[in-house]
Amino acid sequence: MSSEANAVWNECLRVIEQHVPEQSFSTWFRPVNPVRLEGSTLTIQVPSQFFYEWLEDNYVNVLKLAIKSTLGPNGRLEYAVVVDKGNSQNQPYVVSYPQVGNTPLAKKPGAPEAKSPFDIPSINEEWLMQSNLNPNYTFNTYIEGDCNRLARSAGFAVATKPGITSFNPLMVYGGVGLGKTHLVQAIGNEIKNGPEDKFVLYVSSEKFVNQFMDSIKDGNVKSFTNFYMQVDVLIIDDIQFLAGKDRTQEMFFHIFNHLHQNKKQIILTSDCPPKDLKGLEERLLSRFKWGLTADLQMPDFETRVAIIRRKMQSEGIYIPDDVIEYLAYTVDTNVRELEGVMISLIAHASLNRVEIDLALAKTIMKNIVKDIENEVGIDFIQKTVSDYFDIKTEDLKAKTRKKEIVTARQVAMYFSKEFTNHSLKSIGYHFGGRDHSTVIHAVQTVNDLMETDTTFRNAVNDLKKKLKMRSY
Ligand SMILES: Nc1ncnc2c1ncn2[C@@H]1O[C@H](COP(=O)(O)OP(=O)(O)OP(=O)(O)O)[C@@H](O)[C@H]1O
Repeated sequence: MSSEANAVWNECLRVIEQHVPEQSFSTWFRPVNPVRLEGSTLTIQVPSQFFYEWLEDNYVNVLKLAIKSTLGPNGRLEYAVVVDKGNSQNQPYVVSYPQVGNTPLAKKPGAPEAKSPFDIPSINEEWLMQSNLNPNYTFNTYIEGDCNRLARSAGFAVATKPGITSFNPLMVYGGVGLGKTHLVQAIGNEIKNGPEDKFVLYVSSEKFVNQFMDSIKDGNVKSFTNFYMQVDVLIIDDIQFLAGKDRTQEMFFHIFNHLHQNKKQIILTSDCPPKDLKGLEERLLSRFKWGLTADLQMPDFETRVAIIRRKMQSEGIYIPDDVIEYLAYTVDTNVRELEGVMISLIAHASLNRVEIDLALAKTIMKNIVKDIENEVGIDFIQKTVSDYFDIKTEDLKAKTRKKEIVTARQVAMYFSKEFTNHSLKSIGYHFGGRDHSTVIHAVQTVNDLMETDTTFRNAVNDLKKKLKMRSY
């Protein structure tokens, strides 16, 4: 590896890091090795053909940005793909240097023509430089469920008639990673690609604050304000970040009034409802309530399944149904975490050239999901309880209704509820796909028996001690 290539790639990584979530950054950019620099062409080595395609499909714009800001407007990027000698997993890898652009790489069936990052159409250049909208965030890719129905349909109404519905401002709030950015950018993309020529601008509050601070430092606050007052659709993400920033809030107040009076659309996101936003001026908060406030919840199981299916379909990757269901049952925190697990699973399968199956999914989950790693897990509870009652662990998941097995199963469900963060649905799933109402019934029965049956109570307390001694 040349030290020049290394220095250029490190510079690129610094740019990329600012635009890509941490987990995706370490999954997709850390394994890349810079190979050589010839003129303004940097060659990077990637672990597989799939890896190359993934980078091209998902990170082409950010790669382009990184290369251009490091090597200038004539900068180019070429890939070298590590190939598997003899197609055997035990053989060492050898490196070949197919030049993207000169010798196109074979593509996966149905995949779009592979392109160098520098051949992309100018529309993408535009979103990076101007609207800041990610073209992948559309209504089409945003799965609908009970969790987001109101916000999604309000968003769609706004996208159809920006500025003239009563949903102005539209404020979308919800916990981390539940799809706020995706939804508001989908609105932005819909308007931008619509028949009218609207200037849509997406900006994070953080960026808005920094731009404002810079404009004060450089003495051009007027051009800052003029710029924002020209926008037709202003989308500001994570508005809670304005808390305590009094001067920025004052400036935003004027911009808000100007846009609203001129029937321009304002779209905001926040991590909590307006009433809970601390450190924001009352006059701003009251304006946020003028339009519509809609919340996003964690998608339910069926919606999570649909999100995974859509994501995998769009990547042209097949995952068996039992793996999809396992992921959807187990990751019930937020959609970003769900996507993180999917990405790790795909990357792992690709790097090690193995099929995606339930066993692989379980291994990946162990490394990622905190409560499985740090606390007593359902597997461990099942093993401990079945040993205690001297039955087979599989019986806990089986259909059998023998009394001693039913009791052991109920006790194991009771502890799964007490010791893990799994939802009732997820617990039911780990016990042979039972319903969440079965888990509620089990917990109730164990509580009742503990009150009336001393032997049973002693057994449960005994088991509790064993489980508490365990630390993963
Ligand atoms: N309903 C959905 N359908 C498809 N993808 C979704 C959905 N909800 C969320 N996602 C995906 O989950 C990921 C996280 O979403 P997003 O970044 O929009 O969340 P957020 O609420 O803005 O998070 P933060 O609070 O960190 O800003 C994105 O990749 C997004 O595409």
